Amino acid sequence: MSIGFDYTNMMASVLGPERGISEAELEGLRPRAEAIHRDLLVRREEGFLPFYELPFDKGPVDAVLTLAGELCRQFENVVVLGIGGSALGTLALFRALCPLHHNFLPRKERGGGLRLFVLDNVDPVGVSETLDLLAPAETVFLVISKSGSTVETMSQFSIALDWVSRSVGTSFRDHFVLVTDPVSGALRKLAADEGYRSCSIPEGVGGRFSLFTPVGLLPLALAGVDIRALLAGAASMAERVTLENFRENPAYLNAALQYLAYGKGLRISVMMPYSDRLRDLADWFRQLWAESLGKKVDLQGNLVHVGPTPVKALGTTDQHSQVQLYMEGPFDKVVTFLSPDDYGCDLAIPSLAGASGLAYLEGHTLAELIRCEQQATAVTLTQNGRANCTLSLPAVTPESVGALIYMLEIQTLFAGGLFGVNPLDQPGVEEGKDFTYALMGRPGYEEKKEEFSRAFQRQSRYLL
Ligand SMILES: O=P(O)(O)OC[C@H]1O[C@](O)(CO)[C@@H](O)[C@@H]1O
Repeated sequence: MSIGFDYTNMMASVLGPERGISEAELEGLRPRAEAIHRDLLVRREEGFLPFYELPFDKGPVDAVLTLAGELCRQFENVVVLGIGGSALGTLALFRALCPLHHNFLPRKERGGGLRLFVLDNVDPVGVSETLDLLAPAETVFLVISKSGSTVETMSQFSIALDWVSRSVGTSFRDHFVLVTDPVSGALRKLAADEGYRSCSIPEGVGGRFSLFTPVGLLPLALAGVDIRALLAGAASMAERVTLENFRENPAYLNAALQYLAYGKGLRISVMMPYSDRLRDLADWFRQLWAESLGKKVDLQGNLVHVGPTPVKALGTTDQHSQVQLYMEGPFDKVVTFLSPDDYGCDLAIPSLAGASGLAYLEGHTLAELIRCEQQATAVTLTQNGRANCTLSLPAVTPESVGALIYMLEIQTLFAGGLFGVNPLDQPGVEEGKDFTYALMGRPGYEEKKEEFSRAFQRQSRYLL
């Protein structure tokens, strides 16, 4: 499944030397690129980067499909309880691969799949409104957490347990599947002690790299997505993204371009799908890029405060919102368009009787219009000296999005090497979590609570 990558409008020959990237700059990265490649190979062989192998691991897929078959026979609705990497991939692919009205279709027209809901926030309105839509007896919850302790997910789990138990009584456990670490964490212990059904997230696969594990595969299979095709798409990309020559490897090359652009002050990385179906992929990528590359210290422990800021935009919608800034504002962005060659359906634009000056639209289609708008935006950005590139998919299918996701994961890993940071941790997120635990009264966090009070007082001096 070939993903196209047009990076012409990133290059100095088009943009000029100040913000464009020259051949010499790219070639100058070659020794580092080769060293990073060799390091990745070694770590992969030693088993430290298991997500590389996920598209080829048939065992977990068979287990997921068996469990999905069982659950589909028992339930009508599936609710994912999870956040970050435990939710964003599912949301992105549900939007990409199921019709917008999936949850409103009769079961047969959903290919036998369940209605799918994802609760990734703890806003009481969102949680209660979702539960109000559902009948407990017909609903299964997937509690997805690699750590098994994320406060948002655990709170949702408690609420859902109570909600289901009050309705179905002692059989409440049948309504939950716990997706978590194979050995450690509170959820794994609960699965063992209380006999909940469970699935494992392979060791060494962090949340934001876990879409091809039961984290994404189980909910998507339950919704009726062809997960074998998704993995086949990822597998088809695997050879390209492991080529040592970084000029032939789209993942390495895009990481290199983004890295060099960052060095020229283009520190904001906009992902702009021209496709409603691909719109939430930019949310998934935002976490991947932000948590992996946004770091205070490099691998040697030097203070670096590095990382491109990922931004989401949608074509054509954001042409009438953010694009003014992209065209005329600071020179600090790279725009990556996601563009399907084939939208899978089209609508002809009929004549608008009585409207003057609109006759030119007649005989054209919406697919033509959205394609023209993407090209027009790319050309105008370039004329204004703004870096942009396009990742194109033949069509939005399980195979093509599987390939794209795998490419972006490897791109992120390689970019970690270029930025000199560990792309697999997220220490900055933990600091805020500690204050939340302290405020919610978790034992052992008493000192943190005092620290919070002092800081909060200092920070609340200007109150209107
Ligand atoms: O799967 P878990 O452990 O609940 O974590 C959820 C999310 O929280 C983080 O650990 C921090 O935000 C993410 O990296 C992760 O995807």
